[in-house]
Amino acid sequence: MAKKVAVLGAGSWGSVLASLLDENGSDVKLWSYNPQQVKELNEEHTNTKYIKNFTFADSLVATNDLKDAIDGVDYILFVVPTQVTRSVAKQVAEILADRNQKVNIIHASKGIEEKTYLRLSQVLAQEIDPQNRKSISVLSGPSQAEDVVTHDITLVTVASDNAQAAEEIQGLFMNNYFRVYTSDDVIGVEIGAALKNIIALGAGALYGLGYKDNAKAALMTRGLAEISRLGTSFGANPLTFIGLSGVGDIIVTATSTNSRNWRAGNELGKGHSLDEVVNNMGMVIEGIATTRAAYELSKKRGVDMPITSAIYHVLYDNADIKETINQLMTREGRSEIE
Ligand SMILES: NC(=O)C1=CN([C@@H]2O[C@H](COP(=O)(O)OP(=O)(O)OC[C@H]3O[C@@H](n4cnc5c(N)ncnc54)[C@H](OP(=O)(O)O)[C@@H]3O)[C@@H](O)[C@H]2O)C=CC1
Ligand SMILES: O=C(CO)COP(=O)(O)O
Repeated sequence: MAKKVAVLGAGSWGSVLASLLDENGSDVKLWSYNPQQVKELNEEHTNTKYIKNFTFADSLVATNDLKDAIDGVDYILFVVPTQVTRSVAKQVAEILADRNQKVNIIHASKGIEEKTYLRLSQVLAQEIDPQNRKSISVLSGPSQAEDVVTHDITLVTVASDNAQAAEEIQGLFMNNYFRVYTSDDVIGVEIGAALKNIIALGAGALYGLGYKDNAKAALMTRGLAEISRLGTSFGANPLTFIGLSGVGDIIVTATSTNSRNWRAGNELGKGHSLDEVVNNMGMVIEGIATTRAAYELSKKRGVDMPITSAIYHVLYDNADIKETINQLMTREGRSEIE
């Protein structure tokens, strides 16, 4: 029997994942808090603000009603921006508790919550009562929505606290263009996914400033080194960072001109202000909030993260980008592997 899935968040990624699940034969409801967007999805079968030049199948149903969206579902997939995940989870938790409903929770968002410094599986675990959830999993990897919707070959990972749930979710999403691996390293997958956006901002900025391929490779490699330093300090498996949600996602996000984070960095590199960049994007740029969360976290935990720190000062202290790059380049020499 078809599995029932609620996809919460009808932006670029939520609508494309809902479309993929619908295509795979699941019974999908796509929830958006925006009634206009629900109307467009149900009547025109488009989502023009987020996914250009694409018509969704008639079978994909959108709803504005969260109670309706999660009624009787096997899975709830959260794909709203990181910083609003807790508020959506609170609403979901209340409905599930009232109905005594128990579901599998998945999220596909990439970020660290500001102020609490929590990963999203931790946020979801705090908000949704264990009596109402069977498992919490994260789906992540190099997967630009714009490429998935055109069926580009895409490989991702599902990491879970529950091996059986991970395998079920793998089966739910897999098809001939979307291949899913399982993992038990929730910490590593979530940290890799969240922090690669910081490196994508930096890569965009370097490009905007006119730096070339050597600079990009340097940033991506040393960026990954500091991400894995922070991740392993929390107990992540170091091998996760050379996998899809580590190096894989850095490659796509720090090189794709579709990436919102790369594009934001590029605009900053060209001299636009952060306010201008955010206002013009109209979609979430996760790396901005996550840079602050990761910077503060690195200070708290005593983990050396020079690139994150440099990008933090550019974003939040108005530091000059060229001068910041100069400071990074003239740091005392050190051994590559420490
Ligand atoms: N886009 C991609 O290719 C990929 C994105 N991701 C991750 O998925 C997550 C979502 O990204 P993406 O889809 O790109 O983001 P978008 O900006 O495209 O969409 C976000 C959606 O969330 C909605 N939203 C905003 N605030 C709230 C709220 N308080 N309650 C409910 N809904 C809200 C937005 O509505 P509105 O705009 O109307 O306010 C919009 O529909 C991010 O964490 C991102 O890193 C992961 C892999 C690929
Ligand atoms: O995470 C992504 C691809 O894996 C999407 O990144 P952006 O949000 O920068 O577009």
